[in-house]
Amino acid sequence: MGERNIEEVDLLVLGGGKAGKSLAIDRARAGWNVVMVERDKIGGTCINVACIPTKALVGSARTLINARRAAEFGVDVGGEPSISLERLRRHKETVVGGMVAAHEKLFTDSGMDFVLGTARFIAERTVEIQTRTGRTRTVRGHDVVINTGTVPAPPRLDGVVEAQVWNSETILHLERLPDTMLVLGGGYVGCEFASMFATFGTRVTLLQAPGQLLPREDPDIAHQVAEILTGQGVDVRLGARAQAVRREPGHGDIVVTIARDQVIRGQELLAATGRSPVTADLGLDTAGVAVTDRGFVVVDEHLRTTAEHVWAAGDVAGSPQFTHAAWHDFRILRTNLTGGHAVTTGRLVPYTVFLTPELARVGLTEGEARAQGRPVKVAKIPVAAIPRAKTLHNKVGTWKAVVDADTDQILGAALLGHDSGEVISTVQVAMLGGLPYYQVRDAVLTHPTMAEGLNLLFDTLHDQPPQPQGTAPLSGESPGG
Ligand SMILES: Cc1cc2nc3c(=O)[nH]c(=O)nc-3n(C[C@H](O)[C@H](O)[C@H](O)COP(=O)(O)OP(=O)(O)OC[C@H]3O[C@@H](n4cnc5c(N)ncnc54)[C@H](O)[C@@H]3O)c2cc1C
Ligand SMILES: NC(=O)c1ccc[n+]([C@@H]2O[C@H](COP(=O)([O-])OP(=O)(O)OC[C@H]3O[C@@H](n4cnc5c(N)ncnc54)[C@H](O)[C@@H]3O)[C@@H](O)[C@H]2O)c1
Repeated sequence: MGERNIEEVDLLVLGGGKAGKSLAIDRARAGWNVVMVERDKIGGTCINVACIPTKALVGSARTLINARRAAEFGVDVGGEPSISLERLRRHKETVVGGMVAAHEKLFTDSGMDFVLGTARFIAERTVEIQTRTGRTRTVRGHDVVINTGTVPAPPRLDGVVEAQVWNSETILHLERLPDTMLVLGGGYVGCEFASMFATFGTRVTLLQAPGQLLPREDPDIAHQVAEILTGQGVDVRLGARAQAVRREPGHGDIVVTIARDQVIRGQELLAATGRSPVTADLGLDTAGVAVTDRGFVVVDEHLRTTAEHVWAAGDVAGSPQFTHAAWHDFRILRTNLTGGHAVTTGRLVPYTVFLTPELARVGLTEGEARAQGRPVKVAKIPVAAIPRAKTLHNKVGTWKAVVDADTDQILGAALLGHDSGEVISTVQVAMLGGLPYYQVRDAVLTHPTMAEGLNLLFDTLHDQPPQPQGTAPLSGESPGG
Protein backbone atom coordinates (compact mmCIF):
# COMPACT_ATOMS: atom_id res chain seq x y z
CA MET A 1 0.00 0.00 0.00
CA GLY A 2 2.98 2.32 -0.55
CA GLU A 3 3.30 5.48 1.51
CA ARG A 4 -0.31 5.70 2.64
CA ASN A 5 -0.94 7.14 6.06
CA ILE A 6 -3.10 4.44 7.66
CA GLU A 7 -5.19 5.51 10.64
CA GLU A 8 -5.59 2.65 13.12
CA VAL A 9 -8.83 2.55 15.13
CA ASP A 10 -10.51 0.12 17.52
CA LEU A 11 -13.74 -0.04 15.52
CA LEU A 12 -14.50 0.91 11.94
CA VAL A 13 -18.19 0.93 10.94
CA LEU A 14 -19.13 1.04 7.25
CA GLY A 15 -22.63 2.47 6.84
CA GLY A 16 -24.48 4.26 9.60
CA GLY A 17 -27.71 2.25 9.65
CA LYS A 18 -29.62 1.17 12.72
CA ALA A 19 -27.13 -1.55 13.59
CA GLY A 20 -23.94 0.35 12.78
CA LYS A 21 -24.80 3.71 14.32
CA SER A 22 -26.03 2.10 17.55
CA LEU A 23 -22.78 0.16 17.90
CA ALA A 24 -20.60 3.14 16.98
CA ILE A 25 -22.31 5.36 19.57
CA ASP A 26 -22.16 2.68 22.24
CA ARG A 27 -18.48 1.85 21.74
CA ALA A 28 -17.42 5.50 21.39
CA ARG A 29 -19.17 6.28 24.68
CA ALA A 30 -17.27 3.36 26.22
CA GLY A 31 -14.04 5.08 25.21
CA TRP A 32 -13.17 3.15 22.05
CA ASN A 33 -11.58 4.92 19.13
CA VAL A 34 -14.39 4.64 16.53
CA VAL A 35 -14.70 5.76 12.91
CA MET A 36 -18.14 5.47 11.28
CA VAL A 37 -18.42 6.17 7.56
CA GLU A 38 -21.79 7.08 6.06
CA ARG A 39 -22.29 7.67 2.35
CA ASP A 40 -25.24 10.05 2.36
CA LYS A 41 -27.95 9.42 4.95
CA ILE A 42 -27.23 10.73 8.43
CA GLY A 43 -29.02 8.16 10.60
CA GLY A 44 -29.43 5.56 7.84
CA THR A 45 -32.28 4.26 5.72
CA CYS A 46 -35.00 3.93 8.37
CA ILE A 47 -35.15 7.53 9.49
CA ASN A 48 -34.44 9.13 6.09
CA VAL A 49 -36.30 7.12 3.45
CA ALA A 50 -38.10 4.15 5.00
CA CYS A 51 -39.91 3.51 8.30
CA ILE A 52 -40.04 7.04 9.68
CA PRO A 53 -41.18 9.07 6.65
CA THR A 54 -43.62 6.35 5.57
CA LYS A 55 -45.14 6.03 9.02
CA ALA A 56 -45.38 9.83 9.26
CA LEU A 57 -47.42 9.68 6.05
CA VAL A 58 -49.47 6.73 7.32
CA GLY A 59 -50.28 9.05 10.23
CA SER A 60 -51.57 11.60 7.70
CA ALA A 61 -53.69 8.97 5.95
CA ARG A 62 -55.20 7.88 9.26
CA THR A 63 -55.94 11.46 10.26
CA LEU A 64 -57.75 11.89 6.96
CA ILE A 65 -59.77 8.71 7.54
CA ASN A 66 -60.70 9.90 11.04
CA ALA A 67 -61.67 13.34 9.75
CA ARG A 68 -63.86 11.78 7.06
CA ARG A 69 -65.56 9.66 9.71
CA ALA A 70 -65.85 12.42 12.28
CA ALA A 71 -69.64 12.63 11.91
CA GLU A 72 -69.95 9.00 13.07
CA PHE A 73 -68.52 10.19 16.38
CA GLY A 74 -70.84 13.16 16.53
CA VAL A 75 -68.12 15.60 15.51
CA ASP A 76 -68.59 18.21 12.81
CA VAL A 77 -65.30 19.11 11.12
CA GLY A 78 -67.01 21.31 8.54
CA GLY A 79 -66.62 20.56 4.85
CA GLU A 80 -64.86 17.71 3.09
CA PRO A 81 -61.43 17.05 4.67
CA SER A 82 -58.59 17.03 2.17
CA ILE A 83 -54.81 16.93 2.06
CA SER A 84 -52.36 19.53 0.84
CA LEU A 85 -49.31 17.98 -0.78
CA GLU A 86 -47.10 20.79 0.40
CA ARG A 87 -48.20 20.43 4.02
CA LEU A 88 -47.88 16.67 3.78
CA ARG A 89 -44.30 17.13 2.61
CA ARG A 90 -43.58 19.62 5.38
CA HIS A 91 -45.00 17.25 8.00
CA LYS A 92 -42.82 14.39 6.74
CA GLU A 93 -39.73 16.61 6.50
CA THR A 94 -40.22 18.00 9.99
CA VAL A 95 -40.33 14.51 11.46
CA VAL A 96 -37.33 13.30 9.43
CA GLY A 97 -35.36 16.53 9.86
CA GLY A 98 -35.79 16.45 13.62
CA MET A 99 -34.51 12.90 13.82
CA VAL A 100 -31.55 13.60 11.51
CA ALA A 101 -30.54 16.61 13.63
CA ALA A 102 -30.85 14.54 16.82
CA HIS A 103 -28.65 11.84 15.29
CA GLU A 104 -25.96 14.31 14.25
CA LYS A 105 -25.80 15.53 17.84
CA LEU A 106 -25.73 11.98 19.21
CA PHE A 107 -22.83 11.12 16.91
CA THR A 108 -20.82 14.18 17.92
CA ASP A 109 -21.58 13.84 21.64
CA SER A 110 -20.55 10.16 21.65
CA GLY A 111 -17.01 11.10 20.68
CA MET A 112 -16.91 8.99 17.51
CA ASP A 113 -15.25 10.21 14.32
CA PHE A 114 -18.30 10.45 12.03
CA VAL A 115 -17.20 10.70 8.40
CA LEU A 116 -19.57 11.58 5.58
CA GLY A 117 -18.07 9.72 2.67
CA THR A 118 -17.94 6.45 0.74
CA ALA A 119 -15.86 3.55 2.00
CA ARG A 120 -14.27 0.72 0.01
CA PHE A 121 -11.98 -2.06 1.19
CA ILE A 122 -8.44 -1.94 -0.16
CA ALA A 123 -6.99 -4.64 2.13
CA GLU A 124 -7.98 -6.80 5.09
CA ARG A 125 -9.84 -4.65 7.66
CA THR A 126 -8.69 -1.57 5.77
CA VAL A 127 -10.79 0.87 3.79
CA GLU A 128 -10.21 3.91 1.68
CA ILE A 129 -12.73 6.67 2.28
CA GLN A 130 -13.57 9.35 -0.27
CA THR A 131 -14.97 12.03 1.99
CA ARG A 132 -17.68 14.52 1.03
CA THR A 133 -15.10 17.26 1.57
CA GLY A 134 -12.86 15.79 -1.16
CA ARG A 135 -10.29 14.11 1.09
CA THR A 136 -9.06 10.55 0.84
CA ARG A 137 -8.51 8.73 4.14
CA THR A 138 -7.26 5.21 4.78
CA VAL A 139 -8.49 3.61 7.97
CA ARG A 140 -7.85 0.16 9.45
CA GLY A 141 -10.07 -1.20 12.19
CA HIS A 142 -9.08 -3.76 14.79
CA ASP A 143 -12.70 -4.77 14.19
CA VAL A 144 -14.78 -3.77 11.19
CA VAL A 145 -18.57 -3.86 10.90
CA ILE A 146 -20.29 -3.83 7.50
CA ASN A 147 -23.74 -2.21 7.78
CA THR A 148 -24.33 -0.88 4.30
CA GLY A 149 -28.00 -1.92 4.11
CA THR A 150 -30.17 -2.50 1.06
CA VAL A 151 -31.65 -0.30 -1.68
CA PRO A 152 -34.79 -0.72 -3.79
CA ALA A 153 -34.25 -3.47 -6.37
CA PRO A 154 -35.45 -2.22 -9.76
CA PRO A 155 -37.81 -4.77 -11.33
CA ARG A 156 -36.21 -6.69 -14.18
CA LEU A 157 -38.59 -5.43 -16.85
CA ASP A 158 -38.09 -4.17 -20.36
CA GLY A 159 -38.48 -0.40 -20.53
CA VAL A 160 -38.41 0.21 -16.78
CA VAL A 161 -35.52 2.71 -16.84
CA GLU A 162 -36.89 4.77 -19.72
CA ALA A 163 -40.35 4.89 -18.06
CA GLN A 164 -38.90 6.70 -15.02
CA VAL A 165 -40.90 4.75 -12.49
CA TRP A 166 -40.90 5.58 -8.77
CA ASN A 167 -39.39 3.49 -6.01
CA SER A 168 -39.98 3.72 -2.24
CA GLU A 169 -37.42 6.56 -2.01
CA THR A 170 -38.31 8.71 -5.01
CA ILE A 171 -42.05 8.55 -4.27
CA LEU A 172 -41.31 10.31 -0.97
CA HIS A 173 -40.36 13.52 -2.79
CA LEU A 174 -44.15 13.95 -3.09
CA GLU A 175 -43.93 16.20 -6.11
CA ARG A 176 -47.40 15.29 -7.28
CA LEU A 177 -50.35 13.23 -6.18
CA PRO A 178 -51.32 11.31 -9.32
CA ASP A 179 -54.96 10.68 -10.17
CA THR A 180 -54.04 7.11 -11.03
CA MET A 181 -51.08 5.00 -9.94
CA LEU A 182 -49.87 1.46 -10.51
CA VAL A 183 -48.12 -0.32 -7.66
CA LEU A 184 -45.93 -3.20 -8.76
CA GLY A 185 -45.56 -5.73 -5.94
CA GLY A 186 -47.92 -6.68 -3.13
CA GLY A 187 -45.35 -7.05 -0.32
CA TYR A 188 -44.85 -4.72 2.63
CA VAL A 189 -43.92 -1.65 0.62
CA GLY A 190 -46.65 -2.17 -2.00
CA CYS A 191 -49.45 -2.73 0.55
CA GLU A 192 -48.45 0.23 2.74
CA PHE A 193 -48.19 2.72 -0.14
CA ALA A 194 -51.33 1.40 -1.87
CA SER A 195 -53.35 1.88 1.34
CA MET A 196 -51.88 5.35 1.91
CA PHE A 197 -52.25 6.73 -1.62
CA ALA A 198 -55.75 5.30 -2.05
CA THR A 199 -56.72 7.16 1.14
CA PHE A 200 -55.15 10.36 -0.23
CA GLY A 201 -57.44 10.04 -3.25
CA THR A 202 -55.31 8.35 -5.92
CA ARG A 203 -56.95 5.51 -7.85
CA VAL A 204 -54.43 2.73 -7.21
CA THR A 205 -54.07 -0.52 -9.11
CA LEU A 206 -51.85 -3.04 -7.34
CA LEU A 207 -50.24 -5.75 -9.47
CA GLN A 208 -48.98 -8.76 -7.57
CA ALA A 209 -47.36 -11.69 -9.37
CA PRO A 210 -48.20 -14.43 -6.84
CA GLY A 211 -51.79 -15.47 -6.20
CA GLN A 212 -51.94 -13.63 -2.86
CA LEU A 213 -50.66 -10.45 -1.26
CA LEU A 214 -47.94 -10.82 1.40
CA PRO A 215 -47.01 -14.35 0.32
CA ARG A 216 -45.48 -15.25 3.72
CA GLU A 217 -48.88 -14.94 5.42
CA ASP A 218 -51.65 -17.51 5.72
CA PRO A 219 -54.06 -17.27 2.75
CA ASP A 220 -57.05 -16.33 4.99
CA ILE A 221 -55.16 -13.34 6.41
CA ALA A 222 -53.75 -12.28 3.03
CA HIS A 223 -57.25 -12.55 1.57
CA GLN A 224 -58.59 -10.19 4.20
CA VAL A 225 -55.75 -7.73 3.58
CA ALA A 226 -56.81 -7.73 -0.08
CA GLU A 227 -60.42 -7.09 0.96
CA ILE A 228 -59.35 -4.17 3.15
CA LEU A 229 -57.35 -2.62 0.32
CA THR A 230 -60.24 -3.17 -2.08
CA GLY A 231 -62.54 -1.44 0.42
CA GLN A 232 -60.18 1.54 0.33
CA GLY A 233 -60.57 1.72 -3.43
CA VAL A 234 -57.46 -0.22 -4.49
CA ASP A 235 -57.90 -2.39 -7.56
CA VAL A 236 -56.02 -5.52 -6.40
CA ARG A 237 -54.86 -7.75 -9.26
CA LEU A 238 -53.44 -11.07 -8.08
CA GLY A 239 -51.49 -13.41 -10.33
CA ALA A 240 -50.59 -10.33 -12.39
CA ARG A 241 -46.91 -10.49 -13.30
CA ALA A 242 -45.71 -7.41 -15.15
CA GLN A 243 -43.79 -8.30 -18.31
CA ALA A 244 -42.85 -4.92 -19.74
CA VAL A 245 -43.31 -1.22 -19.01
CA ARG A 246 -43.36 1.83 -21.22
CA ARG A 247 -44.26 5.47 -20.78
CA GLU A 248 -46.21 7.18 -23.51
CA PRO A 249 -44.45 10.13 -25.21
CA GLY A 250 -44.40 13.55 -23.52
CA HIS A 251 -44.30 12.01 -19.99
CA GLY A 252 -47.69 10.45 -20.67
CA ASP A 253 -49.23 7.41 -18.97
CA ILE A 254 -47.26 4.36 -17.91
CA VAL A 255 -48.43 1.25 -19.68
CA VAL A 256 -47.64 -2.14 -18.13
CA THR A 257 -48.01 -5.36 -20.04
CA ILE A 258 -49.20 -8.25 -17.90
CA ALA A 259 -49.89 -11.84 -18.89
CA ARG A 260 -51.53 -12.65 -22.22
CA ASP A 261 -50.80 -9.24 -23.72
CA GLN A 262 -53.17 -7.55 -21.36
CA VAL A 263 -52.13 -3.96 -20.63
CA ILE A 264 -52.92 -1.71 -17.73
CA ARG A 265 -52.17 2.01 -17.38
CA GLY A 266 -51.67 4.70 -14.80
CA GLN A 267 -50.06 8.12 -14.51
CA GLU A 268 -47.22 6.83 -12.32
CA LEU A 269 -45.85 3.48 -11.22
CA LEU A 270 -44.33 2.58 -7.86
CA ALA A 271 -41.94 -0.37 -8.11
CA ALA A 272 -42.16 -2.26 -4.81
CA THR A 273 -40.45 -5.47 -5.81
CA GLY A 274 -37.93 -6.03 -3.02
CA ARG A 275 -34.51 -4.73 -2.02
CA SER A 276 -30.90 -5.51 -3.01
CA PRO A 277 -27.88 -5.51 -0.68
CA VAL A 278 -25.30 -2.74 -1.05
CA THR A 279 -22.16 -4.82 -1.52
CA ALA A 280 -21.15 -4.55 -5.19
CA ASP A 281 -18.69 -1.66 -4.85
CA LEU A 282 -17.32 -2.42 -1.40
CA GLY A 283 -14.21 -4.34 -2.51
CA LEU A 284 -15.27 -7.29 -0.37
CA ASP A 285 -13.03 -9.70 -2.34
CA THR A 286 -10.00 -7.74 -1.29
CA ALA A 287 -11.07 -8.02 2.33
CA GLY A 288 -11.75 -11.77 2.18
CA VAL A 289 -15.47 -11.27 2.84
CA ALA A 290 -17.71 -13.75 1.01
CA VAL A 291 -21.18 -12.90 -0.30
CA THR A 292 -24.16 -15.09 -1.24
CA ASP A 293 -25.31 -15.49 -4.84
CA ARG A 294 -27.76 -12.63 -4.15
CA GLY A 295 -24.96 -10.39 -2.86
CA PHE A 296 -25.70 -10.49 0.89
CA VAL A 297 -22.68 -10.78 3.19
CA VAL A 298 -22.24 -14.34 4.47
CA VAL A 299 -22.34 -14.40 8.28
CA ASP A 300 -22.51 -17.09 10.93
CA GLU A 301 -24.85 -16.98 13.91
CA HIS A 302 -22.45 -14.62 15.72
CA LEU A 303 -22.62 -12.19 12.74
CA ARG A 304 -18.97 -12.99 11.88
CA THR A 305 -18.12 -12.79 8.19
CA THR A 306 -15.59 -15.06 6.49
CA ALA A 307 -12.81 -12.55 7.32
CA GLU A 308 -11.32 -12.44 10.80
CA HIS A 309 -12.48 -9.46 12.91
CA VAL A 310 -14.93 -8.40 10.19
CA TRP A 311 -18.61 -8.51 11.12
CA ALA A 312 -21.83 -7.64 9.29
CA ALA A 313 -25.24 -6.58 10.58
CA GLY A 314 -28.68 -5.50 9.43
CA ASP A 315 -30.23 -5.95 6.00
CA VAL A 316 -26.87 -6.45 4.27
CA ALA A 317 -26.13 -9.47 6.47
CA GLY A 318 -29.38 -11.14 5.41
CA SER A 319 -31.09 -10.39 8.74
CA PRO A 320 -34.88 -9.96 8.54
CA GLN A 321 -35.38 -6.60 6.84
CA PHE A 322 -36.73 -4.69 9.83
CA THR A 323 -35.18 -1.92 11.89
CA HIS A 324 -35.79 -3.80 15.14
CA ALA A 325 -33.91 -6.82 13.72
CA ALA A 326 -30.98 -4.54 12.82
CA TRP A 327 -31.13 -3.12 16.33
CA HIS A 328 -30.99 -6.61 17.77
CA ASP A 329 -27.97 -7.31 15.55
CA PHE A 330 -26.32 -4.33 17.27
CA ARG A 331 -26.89 -5.93 20.67
CA ILE A 332 -25.40 -9.20 19.43
CA LEU A 333 -22.33 -7.39 18.12
CA ARG A 334 -21.92 -5.37 21.29
CA THR A 335 -21.86 -8.61 23.27
CA ASN A 336 -19.52 -10.37 20.87
CA LEU A 337 -17.08 -7.45 20.59
CA THR A 338 -16.78 -7.32 24.36
CA GLY A 339 -15.99 -10.96 24.96
CA GLY A 340 -19.46 -12.54 24.86
CA HIS A 341 -21.02 -15.13 22.57
CA ALA A 342 -24.46 -13.91 21.47
CA VAL A 343 -26.20 -15.54 18.52
CA THR A 344 -29.01 -14.77 16.10
CA THR A 345 -30.34 -18.34 16.26
CA GLY A 346 -33.89 -18.82 17.47
CA ARG A 347 -34.76 -15.16 17.93
CA LEU A 348 -38.39 -14.13 17.63
CA VAL A 349 -38.70 -11.22 15.19
CA PRO A 350 -42.21 -9.75 14.95
CA TYR A 351 -43.31 -7.21 12.36
CA THR A 352 -46.16 -4.90 11.52
CA VAL A 353 -47.39 -3.96 8.06
CA PHE A 354 -48.74 -0.43 8.41
CA LEU A 355 -51.72 -0.51 6.15
CA THR A 356 -54.89 0.77 7.81
CA PRO A 357 -55.76 -1.13 9.91
CA GLU A 358 -52.42 -2.78 10.50
CA LEU A 359 -51.33 -6.39 10.27
CA ALA A 360 -49.05 -7.47 13.10
CA ARG A 361 -47.29 -10.80 13.13
CA VAL A 362 -45.15 -12.88 15.41
CA GLY A 363 -43.87 -16.45 15.28
CA LEU A 364 -45.22 -19.13 12.99
CA THR A 365 -48.16 -18.87 10.64
CA GLU A 366 -50.67 -21.71 10.67
CA GLY A 367 -49.18 -22.92 7.37
CA GLU A 368 -45.64 -22.90 8.74
CA ALA A 369 -46.67 -24.72 11.92
CA ARG A 370 -48.47 -27.43 9.96
CA ALA A 371 -45.54 -27.74 7.53
CA GLN A 372 -43.34 -28.48 10.54
CA GLY A 373 -45.68 -31.36 11.35
CA ARG A 374 -46.83 -29.81 14.62
CA PRO A 375 -50.28 -30.63 16.01
CA VAL A 376 -51.96 -27.21 16.01
CA LYS A 377 -55.15 -25.62 17.19
CA VAL A 378 -56.19 -22.28 15.80
CA ALA A 379 -57.92 -19.47 17.68
CA LYS A 380 -59.70 -16.85 15.60
CA ILE A 381 -62.02 -13.92 16.27
CA PRO A 382 -63.37 -11.03 14.24
CA VAL A 383 -62.06 -7.69 15.53
CA ALA A 384 -65.71 -6.61 15.65
CA ALA A 385 -66.05 -8.75 18.82
CA ILE A 386 -63.63 -6.54 20.78
CA PRO A 387 -65.41 -3.84 22.83
CA ARG A 388 -62.69 -1.23 22.17
CA ALA A 389 -63.14 -1.72 18.40
CA LYS A 390 -66.85 -1.00 18.83
CA THR A 391 -66.22 2.24 20.69
CA LEU A 392 -63.90 3.32 17.86
CA HIS A 393 -66.25 2.26 15.03
CA ASN A 394 -63.17 0.39 13.85
CA LYS A 395 -64.34 -3.17 13.54
CA VAL A 396 -62.46 -4.34 10.46
CA GLY A 397 -60.08 -7.28 10.72
CA THR A 398 -59.42 -10.69 12.18
CA TRP A 399 -57.17 -11.94 14.96
CA LYS A 400 -55.69 -15.38 14.71
CA ALA A 401 -53.34 -17.36 16.93
CA VAL A 402 -51.71 -20.72 16.44
CA VAL A 403 -51.21 -22.92 19.49
CA ASP A 404 -49.36 -26.22 19.90
CA ALA A 405 -52.09 -28.76 20.64
CA ASP A 406 -49.76 -30.90 22.76
CA THR A 407 -48.08 -28.25 24.90
CA ASP A 408 -50.59 -25.35 24.76
CA GLN A 409 -47.67 -23.03 23.91
CA ILE A 410 -48.45 -20.11 21.62
CA LEU A 411 -46.61 -20.67 18.33
CA GLY A 412 -47.57 -17.49 16.55
CA ALA A 413 -50.21 -14.87 15.88
CA ALA A 414 -51.51 -12.70 13.06
CA LEU A 415 -53.45 -9.71 14.35
CA LEU A 416 -55.13 -7.72 11.60
CA GLY A 417 -56.99 -4.74 13.02
CA HIS A 418 -56.79 -1.42 14.82
CA ASP A 419 -53.54 -0.90 16.80
CA SER A 420 -52.47 -4.52 16.30
CA GLY A 421 -48.84 -3.42 16.15
CA GLU A 422 -49.10 -2.50 19.83
CA VAL A 423 -50.97 -5.63 20.93
CA ILE A 424 -48.60 -8.07 19.20
CA SER A 425 -45.90 -7.26 21.77
CA THR A 426 -48.13 -8.75 24.48
CA VAL A 427 -48.39 -12.00 22.54
CA GLN A 428 -44.65 -11.92 21.91
CA VAL A 429 -43.82 -11.46 25.59
CA ALA A 430 -46.15 -14.35 26.46
CA MET A 431 -44.29 -16.48 23.93
CA LEU A 432 -40.90 -15.38 25.27
CA GLY A 433 -42.04 -16.29 28.76
CA GLY A 434 -43.27 -19.68 27.56
CA LEU A 435 -46.81 -19.03 28.84
CA PRO A 436 -49.49 -21.51 27.78
CA TYR A 437 -52.29 -19.83 25.87
CA TYR A 438 -54.75 -20.17 28.77
CA GLN A 439 -52.70 -17.86 30.98
CA VAL A 440 -53.25 -15.08 28.45
CA ARG A 441 -56.90 -16.12 28.15
CA ASP A 442 -57.36 -15.88 31.91
CA ALA A 443 -55.22 -12.80 32.58
CA VAL A 444 -57.18 -9.78 33.85
CA LEU A 445 -56.60 -7.24 31.05
CA THR A 446 -57.72 -3.60 31.08
CA HIS A 447 -61.17 -2.87 29.71
CA PRO A 448 -61.83 -1.54 27.13
CA THR A 449 -58.51 -1.91 25.31
CA MET A 450 -57.63 -3.73 22.12
CA ALA A 451 -55.29 -5.97 24.16
CA GLU A 452 -58.32 -7.20 26.10
CA GLY A 453 -59.28 -8.94 22.85
CA LEU A 454 -56.58 -11.52 23.67
CA ASN A 455 -58.89 -12.88 26.41
CA LEU A 456 -61.57 -13.36 23.75
CA LEU A 457 -59.18 -14.74 21.15
CA PHE A 458 -57.84 -17.51 23.36
CA ASP A 459 -61.26 -18.14 24.88
CA THR A 460 -62.23 -19.70 21.53
CA LEU A 461 -60.01 -22.66 22.45
CA HIS A 462 -62.28 -24.56 24.80
CA ASP A 463 -60.07 -27.47 25.71
CA GLN A 464 -58.52 -26.21 28.95
CA PRO A 465 -60.56 -25.42 32.06
CA PRO A 466 -60.36 -21.89 33.45
CA GLN A 467 -57.26 -21.37 35.58
CA PRO A 468 -57.18 -19.64 39.00
CA GLN A 469 -57.28 -15.88 38.46
CA GLY A 470 -54.79 -14.81 41.14
CA THR A 471 -51.15 -14.21 40.28
CA ALA A 472 -48.31 -15.39 42.47
CA PRO A 473 -47.79 -13.16 45.51
CA LEU A 474 -44.65 -11.03 45.26
CA SER A 475 -43.10 -13.09 48.06
CA GLY A 476 -43.10 -16.04 45.64
CA GLU A 477 -45.29 -18.12 47.97
CA SER A 478 -48.09 -20.35 46.72
CA PRO A 479 -50.56 -18.39 44.53
CA GLY A 480 -53.52 -20.04 46.25
CA GLY A 481 -56.96 -19.96 44.66
C1 LIG B 1 -40.42 1.97 2.46
C2 LIG B 1 -39.87 1.17 3.61
C3 LIG B 1 -40.52 1.16 4.81
C4 LIG B 1 -40.02 0.43 5.87
N1 LIG B 1 -40.72 0.42 7.03
C5 LIG B 1 -40.29 -0.30 8.07
C6 LIG B 1 -41.00 -0.31 9.30
O1 LIG B 1 -42.05 0.31 9.43
N2 LIG B 1 -40.51 -1.02 10.33
C7 LIG B 1 -39.34 -1.72 10.23
O2 LIG B 1 -38.91 -2.34 11.20
N3 LIG B 1 -38.63 -1.75 9.07
C8 LIG B 1 -39.07 -1.05 8.00
N4 LIG B 1 -38.36 -1.04 6.83
C9 LIG B 1 -37.08 -1.79 6.77
C10 LIG B 1 -35.93 -0.99 7.44
O3 LIG B 1 -35.88 0.30 6.88
C11 LIG B 1 -34.58 -1.68 7.26
O4 LIG B 1 -34.67 -3.03 7.63
C12 LIG B 1 -33.51 -1.00 8.13
O5 LIG B 1 -33.41 0.36 7.81
C13 LIG B 1 -32.16 -1.69 7.92
O6 LIG B 1 -31.17 -1.04 8.67
P1 LIG B 1 -29.64 -1.44 8.52
O7 LIG B 1 -29.02 -1.37 9.88
O8 LIG B 1 -29.48 -2.70 7.78
O9 LIG B 1 -28.96 -0.31 7.64
P2 LIG B 1 -29.49 0.95 6.81
O10 LIG B 1 -30.34 1.82 7.66
O11 LIG B 1 -30.02 0.48 5.51
O12 LIG B 1 -28.15 1.76 6.59
C14 LIG B 1 -27.16 1.44 5.67
C15 LIG B 1 -26.37 2.72 5.44
O13 LIG B 1 -25.15 2.41 4.76
C16 LIG B 1 -24.82 3.49 3.93
N5 LIG B 1 -23.83 3.01 2.94
C17 LIG B 1 -24.02 2.13 1.92
N6 LIG B 1 -22.87 1.92 1.26
C18 LIG B 1 -21.93 2.67 1.88
C19 LIG B 1 -20.53 2.87 1.65
N7 LIG B 1 -19.85 2.25 0.69
N8 LIG B 1 -19.86 3.72 2.48
C20 LIG B 1 -20.51 4.36 3.48
N9 LIG B 1 -21.83 4.21 3.73
C21 LIG B 1 -22.53 3.36 2.94
C22 LIG B 1 -26.17 3.91 3.35
O14 LIG B 1 -26.16 5.24 2.90
C23 LIG B 1 -27.10 3.73 4.55
O15 LIG B 1 -27.30 4.92 5.29
C24 LIG B 1 -38.83 -0.32 5.74
C25 LIG B 1 -38.14 -0.31 4.51
C26 LIG B 1 -38.67 0.41 3.45
C27 LIG B 1 -37.93 0.40 2.16
N1 LIG C 1 -43.65 -2.29 7.99
C1 LIG C 1 -42.48 -2.88 7.77
O1 LIG C 1 -41.87 -3.47 8.63
C2 LIG C 1 -41.89 -2.76 6.40
C3 LIG C 1 -42.42 -1.88 5.48
C4 LIG C 1 -41.86 -1.80 4.22
C5 LIG C 1 -40.76 -2.59 3.91
N2 LIG C 1 -40.25 -3.43 4.84
C6 LIG C 1 -39.10 -4.30 4.49
O2 LIG C 1 -38.66 -4.02 3.17
C7 LIG C 1 -38.50 -5.22 2.45
C8 LIG C 1 -38.84 -5.00 1.00
O3 LIG C 1 -40.26 -4.86 0.82
P1 LIG C 1 -40.94 -5.02 -0.60
O4 LIG C 1 -42.40 -4.89 -0.42
O5 LIG C 1 -40.25 -4.14 -1.58
O6 LIG C 1 -40.53 -6.51 -1.04
P2 LIG C 1 -41.28 -7.90 -0.86
O7 LIG C 1 -40.28 -8.92 -1.29
O8 LIG C 1 -41.92 -8.02 0.47
O9 LIG C 1 -42.48 -7.87 -1.92
C9 LIG C 1 -42.31 -7.73 -3.30
C10 LIG C 1 -43.45 -8.41 -4.04
O10 LIG C 1 -43.41 -8.02 -5.42
C11 LIG C 1 -43.76 -9.12 -6.22
N3 LIG C 1 -43.22 -8.92 -7.59
C12 LIG C 1 -41.90 -8.96 -7.97
N4 LIG C 1 -41.79 -8.72 -9.30
C13 LIG C 1 -43.05 -8.52 -9.78
C14 LIG C 1 -43.59 -8.23 -11.08
N5 LIG C 1 -42.80 -8.13 -12.16
N6 LIG C 1 -44.93 -8.07 -11.22
C15 LIG C 1 -45.74 -8.19 -10.11
N7 LIG C 1 -45.27 -8.48 -8.86
C16 LIG C 1 -43.96 -8.64 -8.69
C17 LIG C 1 -43.11 -10.29 -5.48
O11 LIG C 1 -43.68 -11.52 -5.85
C18 LIG C 1 -43.35 -9.93 -4.01
O12 LIG C 1 -44.53 -10.50 -3.51
C19 LIG C 1 -39.39 -6.25 3.13
O13 LIG C 1 -38.74 -7.50 3.14
C20 LIG C 1 -39.59 -5.74 4.52
O14 LIG C 1 -38.84 -6.49 5.44
C21 LIG C 1 -40.79 -3.53 6.08
